[in-house]
Amino acid sequence: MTNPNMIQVNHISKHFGNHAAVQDVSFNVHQGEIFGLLGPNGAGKTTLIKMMTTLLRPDQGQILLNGFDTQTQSRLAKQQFSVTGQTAAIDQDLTATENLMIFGQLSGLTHRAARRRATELLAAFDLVASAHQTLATFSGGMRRRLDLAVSLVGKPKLLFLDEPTTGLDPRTRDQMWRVIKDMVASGSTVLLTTQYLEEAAQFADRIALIDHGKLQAIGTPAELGQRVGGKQLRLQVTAAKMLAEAQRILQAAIKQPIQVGQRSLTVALADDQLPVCAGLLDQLAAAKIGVSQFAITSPSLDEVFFKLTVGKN
Ligand SMILES: Nc1ncnc2c1ncn2[C@@H]1O[C@H](COP(=O)(O)OP(=O)(O)OP(=O)(O)O)[C@@H](O)[C@H]1O
Repeated sequence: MTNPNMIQVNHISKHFGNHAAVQDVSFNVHQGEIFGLLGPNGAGKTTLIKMMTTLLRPDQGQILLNGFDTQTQSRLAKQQFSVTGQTAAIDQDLTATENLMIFGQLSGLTHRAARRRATELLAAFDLVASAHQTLATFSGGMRRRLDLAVSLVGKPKLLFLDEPTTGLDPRTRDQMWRVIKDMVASGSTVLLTTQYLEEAAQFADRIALIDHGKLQAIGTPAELGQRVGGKQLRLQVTAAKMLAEAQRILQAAIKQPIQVGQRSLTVALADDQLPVCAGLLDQLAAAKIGVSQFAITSPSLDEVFFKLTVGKN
């Protein structure tokens, strides 16, 4: 059974004592998506993941994984996903290959298929040279790679990754992302949390911003960018005496309030005004106005994050 929504979170709430960790959160994750859950420390991301992966029971609401209810059909719901953070279940005295093979056989692969899968995963995570070392000799980054490799053994339809790249060096982060994107290309759905906003902006198809247990915003990185004001045009002239004429030309083309600096002009741009910008450069040149900067910028996800979340502290 497949479902266009791999995850359906409907009006979920969770309290710890009097503290509302998650409050009436609803969202869907579509099949084949990389979906990012973002929020400041203590926002409720881990609590949400724990409820989605059946480790915690919500006080209210319903979660469906590939159509199966995590509370009333928990056995079937559990069969739909894999989750990272199983390092505790990995045996320190066994080698990387042996660990992967055990998990492969536990997930129903034959001995031969488990060996083949272990070989594939060791190659994907650049662990071939360490394949026969015991885990006790592994560095933190190697462990994290093996942890993700273990969670991919059974080629899960749905993968939960709680901060998969935190603390990893840039090369290892790239490796992680390559494997995650390969998983998605072969049909898996990924929900992840990350502290790295630029990573979420680059890799996630959609992002949900959580703060104080509540869903603050949801959308593609570009849609979230629009929430804090959309694109801007910034124009800088080579000499301050040209500014007034440049302002007149800009104002005639774009009828929005202009922010005037010493040598710069900044104005908000609607998407349909982008073609106007090309003509503007010609008009400025015709008026012999020297331009030292002409840039169209989108708000970064950092700006979105700071604008839409207030954090705990
Ligand atoms: N078992 C628990 N008992 C009591 N309070 C808890 C428990 N687990 C989480 N909380 C509280 O619920 C809130 C949400 O915590 P959660 O771990 O889900 O946040 P998070 O967004 O994952 O944060 P971080 O980015 O720091 O990991 C926090 O205020 C936290 O202190």
